[in-house]
Amino acid sequence: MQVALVGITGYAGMVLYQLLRQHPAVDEIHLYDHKLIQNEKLSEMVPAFYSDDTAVQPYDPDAIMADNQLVFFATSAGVTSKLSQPYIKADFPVIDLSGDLRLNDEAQYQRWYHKPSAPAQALNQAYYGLADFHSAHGQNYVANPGCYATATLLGLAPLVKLDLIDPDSIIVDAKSGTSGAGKKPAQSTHFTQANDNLQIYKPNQHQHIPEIMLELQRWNGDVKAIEFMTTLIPITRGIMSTIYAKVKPGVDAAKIDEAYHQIYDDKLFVHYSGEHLPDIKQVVGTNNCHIGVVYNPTTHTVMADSVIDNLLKGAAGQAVQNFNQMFNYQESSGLELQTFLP
Ligand SMILES: NC(=O)C1=CN([C@@H]2O[C@H](COP(=O)(O)OP(=O)(O)OC[C@H]3O[C@@H](n4cnc5c(N)ncnc54)[C@H](OP(=O)(O)O)[C@@H]3O)[C@@H](O)[C@H]2O)C=CC1
Ligand SMILES: CC(=O)N[C@@H](CCC(=O)OP(=O)(O)O)C(=O)O
Repeated sequence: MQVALVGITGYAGMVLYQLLRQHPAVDEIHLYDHKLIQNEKLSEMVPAFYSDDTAVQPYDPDAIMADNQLVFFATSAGVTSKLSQPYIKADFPVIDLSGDLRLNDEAQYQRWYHKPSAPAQALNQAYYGLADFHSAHGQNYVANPGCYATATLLGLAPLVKLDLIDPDSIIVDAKSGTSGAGKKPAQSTHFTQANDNLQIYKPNQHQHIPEIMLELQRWNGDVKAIEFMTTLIPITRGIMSTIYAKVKPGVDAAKIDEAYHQIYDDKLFVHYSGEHLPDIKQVVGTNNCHIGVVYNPTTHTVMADSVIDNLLKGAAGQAVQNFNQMFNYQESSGLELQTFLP
């Protein structure tokens, strides 16, 4: 299997390349970069790959489709909205890590991403690949979910799918490390500003709200809106999504526990730990999502704590899960990873 990767100079692209290099079904990885006019060595473009002289080639969709069986885009928002067309036209397999084709409406994309959208026909052809819940097998254009969206949806799924909570009561307090913001420095990610600090950002305006809503509504049409807040925390990798909701009458701790077991006991990458509340470090370096849940009978409130590594489960790891599903490879291929310790 030959695969193409666009975006090797970015955080998600680098991590994806590391995973693909270890994937048993991947024979060759061809790298493409939009700034090049001739080939350059990877070792010269990305110092972390100092001993890898793989050629990075200028971006060329015809060459990509001729020399590969699939292309991964680990590119900034606003890129695949412009570049997706030839692949969609040719039914050529794509896994897109950006948010450009996750929504199904042009106006929604423009509202939340503040950029021109991909054409409606492209949005409609794309498939939202929340890999632990549905298989990308048979799909050609997979829109890989956002990092916050993944942690939040996995945390909420049993409560929403099994109709255990008041659908108007969902509040999400999500926290992310700075690598979630990509490699381009910003005022909020400047060391002096991010270190020893917590910063709430994009209040009620985060671009993952609409993709979370789309999936929640596929699961349970009664969910009309959520409260969703994001905070930048001074760590490099990891997301914790802390979710609160009021339970429906008759729902208690035992029913909630049963629901999480029912949904997750057979899932390889999602680990439900009951009332043991996971921390971010236990998933960093892996493609796992760990979820702990506590119920407060005094306030009838359930709290779910869902943690992932934003660059793995929230990006490159889930992209490999989708890749494995598309080509019927083993679920764990390329994803046998170990937590960074200590
Ligand atoms: N970081 C994370 O935790 C997550 C990121 N994502 C999404 O994945 C994508 C990549 O994220 P991340 O790696 O963090 O971002 P980075 O900013 O670190 O990297 C972006 C990559 O896109 C490339 N790029 C920029 N413009 C173009 C263009 N016009 N044509 C081709 N390539 C281009 C950049 O190249 P150059 O070297 O020229 O800048 C770089 O390689 C984004 O859409 C992001 O939203 C999704 C989930 C989690
Ligand atoms: C810490 C931080 O800034 N995180 C980013 C998440 C980026 C991401 O995953 O966004 P896409 O939807 O474009 O893929 C953010 O909140 O915008």
